[in-house]
Amino acid sequence: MLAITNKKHTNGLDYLDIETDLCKARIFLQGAQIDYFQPKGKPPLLWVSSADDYQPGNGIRGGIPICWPWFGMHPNPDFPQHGIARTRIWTLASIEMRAQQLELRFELALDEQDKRFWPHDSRVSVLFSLGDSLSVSLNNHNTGNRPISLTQALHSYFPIGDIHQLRASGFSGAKYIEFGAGPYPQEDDTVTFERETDRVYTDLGEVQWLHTPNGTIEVAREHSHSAVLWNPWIAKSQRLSRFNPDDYLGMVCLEAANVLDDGLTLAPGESHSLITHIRWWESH
Ligand SMILES: O=P(O)(O)OC[C@H]1O[C@@H](O)[C@H](O)[C@@H](O)[C@@H]1O
Repeated sequence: MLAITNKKHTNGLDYLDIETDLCKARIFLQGAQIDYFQPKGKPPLLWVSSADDYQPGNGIRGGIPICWPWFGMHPNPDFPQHGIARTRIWTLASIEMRAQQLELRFELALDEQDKRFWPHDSRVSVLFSLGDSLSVSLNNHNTGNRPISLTQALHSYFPIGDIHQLRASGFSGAKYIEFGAGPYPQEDDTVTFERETDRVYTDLGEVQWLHTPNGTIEVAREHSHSAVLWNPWIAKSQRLSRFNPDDYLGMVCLEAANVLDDGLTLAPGESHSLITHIRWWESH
């Protein structure tokens, strides 16, 4: 089966409700933000805060916000954190079925206002590939005649059941910066959570795993040596917008990125795709 329905949230945001033989998904045009993905017969793979009321103009607190064309704070303090893409309306450009994977491509056309933030000749698009796993590819192409530099992330929120029982693995050999300090070498392969965690990893291997009480989520990356691992813990949860004070107990963000020395510089005519693959891991 294949059903793709255009719907409007009560607060006005347009989204696509999607069902295939292999999964159910929901993608908002604002931010090209997927906030729901569930392979059939398995639990959902993305987390969203019940405090989010899906207001136009705000990124949704969950799913996969797209941070582009910068990650984190911009040197100009008047520019929004994590770039502009997550609050802009994207256009659905194509729908294709390949084998049993449904592919949906969205494009972002920047207007004159946006050019204040990003005065470059470039094209950005995102391709979702939906099957019994989820792949997201954020594609940049330099259409101008000067090099352009950017940072970006697929800011994925995962449902992890209980932060006190979560073990995140696949981190050995990397290094990280946290709260402006570091880089620290990551000696253990596994990370556990006992406090606010906000690490920007570099030199990171291609696959990490989130071992939760409900199963293991595998998060793989292509064309990326960096990722962000984030849980706001108690105090920051109380300050965060569209977030319940105890939400930190049930989520973690593991974000495929191109940041720090893994940031991009694209020569004229050059393209790049940041890709993440997300699935419930099954041992064979
Ligand atoms: O509240 P925002 O802008 O969605 O950001 C959420 C978090 O995003 C993470 O990626 C950052 O590392 C955190 O420092 C930040 O708090």
